[in-house]
Amino acid sequence: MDRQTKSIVIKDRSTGTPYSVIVVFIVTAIVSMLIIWQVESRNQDSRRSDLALHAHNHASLLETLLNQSLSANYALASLVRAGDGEVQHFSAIAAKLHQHYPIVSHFTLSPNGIVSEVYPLEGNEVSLGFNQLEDSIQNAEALLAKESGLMTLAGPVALVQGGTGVIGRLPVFMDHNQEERFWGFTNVTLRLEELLRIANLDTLSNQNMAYALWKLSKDGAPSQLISSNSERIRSDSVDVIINVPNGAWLLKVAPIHLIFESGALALKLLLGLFISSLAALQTWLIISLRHDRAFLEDRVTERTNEIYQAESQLRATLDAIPDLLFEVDIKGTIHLFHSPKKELLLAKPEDFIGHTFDDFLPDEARVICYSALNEANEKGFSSGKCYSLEIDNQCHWFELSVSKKAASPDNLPRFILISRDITERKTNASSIERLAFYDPLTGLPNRRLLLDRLQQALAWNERHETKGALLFIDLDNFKVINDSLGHAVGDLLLEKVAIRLNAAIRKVDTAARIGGDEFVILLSDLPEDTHLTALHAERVASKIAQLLRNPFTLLDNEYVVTSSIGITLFTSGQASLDEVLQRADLAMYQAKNAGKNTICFFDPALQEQIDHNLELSRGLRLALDYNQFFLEFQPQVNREGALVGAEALIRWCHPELGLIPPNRFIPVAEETGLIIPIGDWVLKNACKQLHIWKSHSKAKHLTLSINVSSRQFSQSNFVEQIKACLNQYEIDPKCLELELTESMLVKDQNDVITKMLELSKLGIQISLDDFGTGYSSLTYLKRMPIKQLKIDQSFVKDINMDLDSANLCDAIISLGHSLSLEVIAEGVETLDQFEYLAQRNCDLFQGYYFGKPSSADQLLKLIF
Ligand SMILES: Nc1nc2c(ncn2[C@@H]2O[C@@H]3COP(=O)(O)O[C@H]4[C@@H](O)[C@H](n5cnc6c(=O)[nH]c(N)nc65)O[C@@H]4COP(=O)(O)O[C@H]3[C@H]2O)c(=O)[nH]1
Repeated sequence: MDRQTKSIVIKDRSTGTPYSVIVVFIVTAIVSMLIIWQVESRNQDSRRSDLALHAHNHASLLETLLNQSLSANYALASLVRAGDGEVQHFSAIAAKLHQHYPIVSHFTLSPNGIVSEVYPLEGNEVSLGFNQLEDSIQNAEALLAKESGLMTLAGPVALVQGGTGVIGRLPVFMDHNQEERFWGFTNVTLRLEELLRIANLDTLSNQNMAYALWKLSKDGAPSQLISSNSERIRSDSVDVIINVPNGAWLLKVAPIHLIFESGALALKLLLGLFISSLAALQTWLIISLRHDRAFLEDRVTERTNEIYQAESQLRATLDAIPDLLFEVDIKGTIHLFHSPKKELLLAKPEDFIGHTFDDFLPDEARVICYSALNEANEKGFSSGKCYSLEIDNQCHWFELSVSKKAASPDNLPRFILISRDITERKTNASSIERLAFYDPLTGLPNRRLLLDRLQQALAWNERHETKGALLFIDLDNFKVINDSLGHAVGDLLLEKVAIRLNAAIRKVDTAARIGGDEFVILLSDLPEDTHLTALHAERVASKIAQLLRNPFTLLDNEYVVTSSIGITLFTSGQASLDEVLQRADLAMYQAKNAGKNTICFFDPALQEQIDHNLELSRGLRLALDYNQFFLEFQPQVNREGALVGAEALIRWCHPELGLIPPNRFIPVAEETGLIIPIGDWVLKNACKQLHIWKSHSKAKHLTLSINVSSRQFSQSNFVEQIKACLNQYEIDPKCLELELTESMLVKDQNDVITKMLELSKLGIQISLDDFGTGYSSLTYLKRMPIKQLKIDQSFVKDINMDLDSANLCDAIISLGHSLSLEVIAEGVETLDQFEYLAQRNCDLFQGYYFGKPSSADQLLKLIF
């Protein structure tokens, strides 16, 4: 049958079994009964003929005994006739007769029916004179004999001399004048007991036979029971008529009804039933066995089919697996093999079986295969081990998966080894790796790989107590070349730079491109001595600078490229990866600041500042939560010296570092974004202060200006925040001034102007802080709703010494006034400065001359 189409037909053989068993039981029971019946019939017949034989034998014996014994009457009758009625010497003759008839009890002569002679006399004396014709018991049979003239058997009767006997009575007739005249009787008497004894009737009992000896009446009916060995004779008796003189006896012989006979029949019936049951059982067993056999056949078919299915499934699965599959033992001997890709084989498939890896694989691959086998032998499974093979001049990569097969303890362990061709994956992985870790333009490691190598270098330093150096290289005039000659040429230059960098370093070092024209060289495994390390790093940097200075030929022209190189040395545990990179970067900027084409080592002072900033940023995060900020207020006065307002200046009281000036922490807050919550805090506290002043009649006119950082101002909801604060503290918007710096106005002017217009609509005043230090432009001054210009204190400081500063202050005041803006000078420390500015019509003044930043209470003392 076809494997695919093979199906199982399992017949239902469960029905029919009980019927067959019942039929077999019934048929067997019937046959058994018939056999028993037949056997019983035969037994019956045989017993019956046996009975008949016994009955006839005993009847015949009785008849013979009687006839023979009673025939003695004829002898006696002859004697009577011969003696003409007289018998001489009767006793002697009778004695002689007795010898011939030993079973006769006694002989009697009864002339006219009266006993006159008896032999033997002894014991029978009493019978003498007994009249047979007149005895009421015997007279009927005596008369019968007389009248019939035939010998007649009388009895059994009770004899007068005692006991029971039968009497053969022969009537004797004498010729008298030619006339027959009755003389009397000759009698032969037999003791019944003796007769029966000799007739052996008792032996029937031994034959399990019952008998009954009856005397029959004239009409043939039993009239007197003579003898019997059983109370009841069965109706199926064998009856034999015994002809006795002038009468008949009947001998009935029947089997004695024995219990065991019916028991035997019942036993036979039971045996029949038992045999029937056995036959039925056998039938059931045969049917069951057949059924079981058929069931087993079905199961075998079913299992075979399943095995076929599983096998074809396995075969299809194996065919679908594009891998090489081997079954091998621990010695590498190949026992089974499967491969849909014949092109990946190092030998013909048939050559694999029975051979080991040693016969096909090169050393390296073989070692890996055995190591995978050993691993699988120990752990049950091995995966991920890879090896490569040269097939048709191409390098192919294979990955091994090995699993240990369950085996009996006597056998060597076997393994399923799958070898997967991962060449494509390897190629893809390496291109992905290239993309992920290498700069596509120059082929140099990118920033990620550099950091990885730096990490390894730090670890190496820690283990081997060595040092490393990082060189940050920036091409000084790359931008000019790129912009003037185009990006393609710029790219070409970068590629050539990369080649020269690689040429300048050892194999253990790394040259990376981390962006634009920025390259980094990682020098690892340098001596522990800092001086020597610095010397080596400086030498490499000089070599690189020199190599780069050699002209590059780009578009047939030669270009000289200079570079700024920053160097930092590192050991393990001192700094993080980013920090090391940052230090080299800083050093590079130092080199740039030093006039380019220079090599600079990282300045620890710079780093200290960075570290300090870092610490400040950590502290700033906690400062708000721990309420470490407070505001001071610096007075602002008019030309008359009257207090018109104040500038709110934030103060940070650090628990360990003490009072930290805003110039130190505000830039850090701006850089970290913390300026937003801090600015919010300042706004709220300034508004709170204005709210307090509102209740003082002499202070309610005071304005309060606050510094707003660029980041704070560029928040999309900045205006809403101001509005909410005004509402919350119910203050006059005119009293609140926002100080913005010039630099804030340059970026995203539309957004700045929109916000400024919204704020001025609210009534908020805007002041331009540090005016004169930035890119002041008349255009935006005109377009923006600014109320005030604040002259930067650096100009005020030198106003009396430096003409330029004085001129600048003059110009700012004139400009402000020409634009109808209020002008305020900050940093006024002396009377001369105040007078100069006042003469120039500066409107307001702020500076130590009028008061240093102080608490709100201190400030109000200036009024009261
Ligand atoms: N030598 C001298 N200095 C004078 C004189 N008069 C005023 N000053 C100082 O000049 C600075 C004026 O503030 P700024 O220009 O806005 O410059 C501020 C401002 O840019 C920033 N700042 C202060 N508070 C805040 C604030 O709440 N928010 C923001 N964003 N920045 C603030 O920190 C800067 C420095 O603030 P401060 O250290 O408080 O220094 C204040 C003030 O104490 C004087 O006669 N002589």
